[in-house]
Amino acid sequence: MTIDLYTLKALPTYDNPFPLAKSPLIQCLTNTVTVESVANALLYVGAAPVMADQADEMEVFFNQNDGALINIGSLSPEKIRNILLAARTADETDTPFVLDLVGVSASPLRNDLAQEISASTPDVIKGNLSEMRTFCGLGSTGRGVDAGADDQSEAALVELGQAMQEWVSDHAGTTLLATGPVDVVADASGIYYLKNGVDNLGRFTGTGDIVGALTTALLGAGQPVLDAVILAVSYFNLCGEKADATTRGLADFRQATLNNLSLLLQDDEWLTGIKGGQL
Ligand SMILES: Nc1ncnc2c1ncn2[C@@H]1O[C@H](COP(=O)(O)OP(=O)(O)O)[C@@H](O)[C@H]1O
Ligand SMILES: Cc1ncsc1CCOP(=O)(O)O
Ligand SMILES: [Mg+2]
Repeated sequence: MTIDLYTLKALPTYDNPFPLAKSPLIQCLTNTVTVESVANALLYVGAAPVMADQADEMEVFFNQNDGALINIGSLSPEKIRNILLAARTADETDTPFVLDLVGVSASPLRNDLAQEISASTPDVIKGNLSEMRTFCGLGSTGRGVDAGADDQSEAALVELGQAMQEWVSDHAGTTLLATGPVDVVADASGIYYLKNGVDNLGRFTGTGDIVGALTTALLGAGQPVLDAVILAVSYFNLCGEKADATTRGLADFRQATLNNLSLLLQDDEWLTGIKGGQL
């Protein structure tokens, strides 16, 4: 089986989700490395971030938020307790929420935590290709928070798509997203491969975290889950494609990618650039 564009069924055509139907308030329990990038990315696309992870404030923020992002990139015993409380609160209050599996390939503690959070039925669980392999019980070559090269081969992508589909068939209510040179999405309707983006998006920190944040923003604005995932990944990757064409050097590339977050959405034209399809 190959997964080139010619063997994939076309994606539906989407309406521009921007400007967001409301300015969704996104509560983030996220890592200390990319917290500022995540907050600004949300602002650039018209959402409102609030970084709030205290147990004592959980109820008050869940009474206000439109969606929650749980990113396990930096942990402490207290943070773990608060993350589990947030996941349970999201489940009990029917709040859209996204789990980002940062580092699960490197640390069994993180993988155990992710499995426990998954019992609270996140709308979306996302990670890079290696993290998603670990989460689904496949071997992985991930190192630290990065994906391994072997996990990006065509055979590995096909294997991962099947494992993700099996996982979602046992876990109604959760859609899975694995990001990388090719992104893999699985929900009850099938397996999707997305093909936008450029290599440099794997070379600055926070790109995966931003995709998690954008997905939460689109969910918070009322997009159906599968559409939110496909639109968030494709939009971010198109911002990167445009940046790559005009910059040299990773700091400039990062700046231009983030800058495009507030620019590309102004014209419906960006939707015509989405590449990918359903298997
Ligand atoms: N080599 C690549 N080619 C195209 N897009 C990429 C590439 N590497 C990463 N991306 C894109 O960058 C974003 C972050 O993905 P990834 O680097 O896998 O996440 P993480 O930062 O969590 O490791 C995703 O939207 C993904 O599609
Ligand atoms: C480097 C690092 N270490 C712990 S969290 C983090 C950021 C990970 O960001 P991303 O998953 O978007 O690469
Ligand atoms: Mg990541």
